[in-house]
Amino acid sequence: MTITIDKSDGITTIAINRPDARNAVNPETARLLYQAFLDFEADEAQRVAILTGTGGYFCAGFDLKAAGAGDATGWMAKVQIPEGWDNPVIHPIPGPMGPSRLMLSKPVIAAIEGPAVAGGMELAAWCDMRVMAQGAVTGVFCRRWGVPLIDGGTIRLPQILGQGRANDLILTGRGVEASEALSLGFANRTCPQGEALKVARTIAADLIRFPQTCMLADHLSARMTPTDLAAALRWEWVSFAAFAAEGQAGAARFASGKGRSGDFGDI
Ligand SMILES: CC(C)(COP(=O)([O-])OP(=O)(O)OC[C@H]1O[C@@H](n2cnc3c(N)ncnc32)[C@H](O)[C@@H]1OP(=O)(O)O)[C@@H](O)C(=O)NCCC(=O)NCCSC(=O)C[C@@H](O)C[N+](C)(C)C
Repeated sequence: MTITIDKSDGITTIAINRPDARNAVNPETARLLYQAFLDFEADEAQRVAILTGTGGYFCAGFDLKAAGAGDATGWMAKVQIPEGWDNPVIHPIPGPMGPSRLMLSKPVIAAIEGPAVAGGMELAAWCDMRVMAQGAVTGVFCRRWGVPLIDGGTIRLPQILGQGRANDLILTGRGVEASEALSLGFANRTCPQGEALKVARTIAADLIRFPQTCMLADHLSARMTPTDLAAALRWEWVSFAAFAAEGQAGAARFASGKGRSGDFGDI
């Protein structure tokens, strides 16, 4: 299985399990993650979820090798606006990274070791809180491949960081380590390397001790920002459909091993 699921003491821990690919998410993994979070939402015995990755990596984003495989007939070149988009509260299909279009009622905490980049950063931003271990890095690394953020990053990063800080990260695609992520407000907690899951579990256990109805109601209210999330998510997708060919070419470049050193001059 490309994900693992553990349920104990009301805490569901869902881990992406493709360490050889730095836990990049391929379409099958996206489906499994989406279903795992739907199951978590439906299971009344489960109160808090933790999203993490195995092997000391959170997630390297979308699987660029899967995306770049073949030619212009690859996954990204076939992007279309899904039917039923007008009501994305619980979208009928997974986002490319899995659960990014789900609005869960219960809290989700990201436990981040190693890279949480590109779509991995978007998954972390989808979570309600983020614990980053020393040595973890986040950033919009997909900038270099011409692959846009379409798992909520363009909406959630400004919400979490503020527009100016989000602009810096979205435009430059630079890497941000745990201590800077804490000062920017992306990380809620930092911890020594190897302890992100332990810290996330401690937070989760604390949340479970509270009366749940009130906590969940406040959690819901806190997400009611003036932003029209539905419109913003739709715009992300429309934009991606327009620029998918560039991302397809970038993914092929990644898969071929070119451009990893930071020289993007031939794009
Ligand atoms: C994560 C990373 C910093 C880790 O560095 P490392 O030095 O620890 O590891 P590595 O040697 O670079 O990679 C180890 C293995 O992991 C693979 N790998 C790493 N990232 C991958 C990826 N995203 N897809 C497929 N394989 C990936 C590498 O190809 C390699 O495979 P190999 O051993 O067979 O050569 C480095 O691998 C890296 O920069 N990876 C690329 C990250 C990146 O730019 N991701 C962008 C994905 S696009 C995206 O996620 C945006 C999203 O919204 C997209 N979409 C719209 C389609 C949903």
